[in-house]
Amino acid sequence: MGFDFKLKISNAAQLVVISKGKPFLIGKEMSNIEIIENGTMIVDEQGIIFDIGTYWEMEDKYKDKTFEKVLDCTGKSVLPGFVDGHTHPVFSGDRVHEFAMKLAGATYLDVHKAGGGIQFTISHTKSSTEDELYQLLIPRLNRMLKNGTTLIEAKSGYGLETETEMKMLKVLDRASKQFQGVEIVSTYLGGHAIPKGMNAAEATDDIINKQLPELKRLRDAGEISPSNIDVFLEKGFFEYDDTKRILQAGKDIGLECNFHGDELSYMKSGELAGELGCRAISHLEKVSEEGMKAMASTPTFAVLLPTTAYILRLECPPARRMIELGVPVALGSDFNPNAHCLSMPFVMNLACVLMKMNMNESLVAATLNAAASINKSSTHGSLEVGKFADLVILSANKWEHIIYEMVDPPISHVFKKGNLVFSQ
Ligand SMILES: N=CN[C@@H](CCC(=O)O)C(=O)O
Ligand SMILES: [Zn+2]
Repeated sequence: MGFDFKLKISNAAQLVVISKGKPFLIGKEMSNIEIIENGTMIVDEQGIIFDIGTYWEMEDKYKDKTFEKVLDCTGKSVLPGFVDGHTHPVFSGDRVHEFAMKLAGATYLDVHKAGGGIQFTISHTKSSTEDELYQLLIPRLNRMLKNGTTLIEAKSGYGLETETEMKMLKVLDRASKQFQGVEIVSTYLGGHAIPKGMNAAEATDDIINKQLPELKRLRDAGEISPSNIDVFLEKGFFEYDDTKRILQAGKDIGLECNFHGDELSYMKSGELAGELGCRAISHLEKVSEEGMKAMASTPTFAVLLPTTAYILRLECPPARRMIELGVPVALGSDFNPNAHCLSMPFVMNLACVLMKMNMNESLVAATLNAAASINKSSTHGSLEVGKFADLVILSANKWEHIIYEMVDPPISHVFKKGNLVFSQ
């Protein structure tokens, strides 16, 4: 027998809409999220939110309708699935030994100069097959899902040459097609570091003349589906002019610019983003006032990664000043072998405690704004009619418990496009 609707989420103590009709929020708007008390949501067969309102309104309006599944959410809170704006989830080999080195006082650059860090992960990732990398990726996605993440930005970047970079993008494409719970927007990061035996100019030429043409060929053949191009703009990695050339070449083939900048040194990232019209910059621990102003006017999203500052004991990016200036702020876990974090609730907690964001701002940054940072906020990031029913159900009558109970918040269910993908 057919049903009228796929799902009814019934009588949630708090149904956290975030905001209605806005692609992202800036400034004081980030502190004003919309919540429906005793809320009910109706989801259609395609997994799209069909209607949303108070329990009483919905009971009356849909009294004659049938639902494939009804979930009584009395005493619970319902939030949009979290969007992780920055991850490096495809790699093999861990770097737990480097964690010990860093605890003993080594900096990120010390480890990198000693041939560890990104180079260590590259050597392991190069020698793994596509299938091995896929088998490593799936449990990571499942761990993200248990923590409420339903959409991620995911980068290549542990190859630095055509074959391995494309292998990583193929792994992401396969996961996009075969793994149901976490949707993936992929990013090409051939400019993550300078490969051994090359200088920055040679590496830049290799990206522009070899890697990007192959990326385009595979994308046109439907074998990979990158949306963004990324570069690590940093001293000793790619500097301003090379970064600009790479980003421009990516833009020329239809990729959006979403890059790492101003992490360890001030590199004029915000200024570059303004010049090129970039969608997002991640990190920004060392951003300048001019850079932030340029980002506010483009606008360019600031994807802030509190796990990096925490793990490397860096100064945090100036989140408060960004919000004050109207820069759209998003959050990411930065999941990678340096910052091994798969939990957006923990990221939101760090954003509050270390970067002085309030809980509403952190939630907006981890949902609607993170979705907008990867051009997905017309379909993801808030609980609005017409968007996908990507939902986190929390066994608490106030949504803030997702941040307050940082390491193990009481997530009871996660839905992706109206399908139950996790429960406990
Ligand atoms: N900073 C550059 N890239 C990553 C770290 C990658 C790695 O250390 O493997 C980041 O975003 O933190
Ligand atoms: Zn990164």
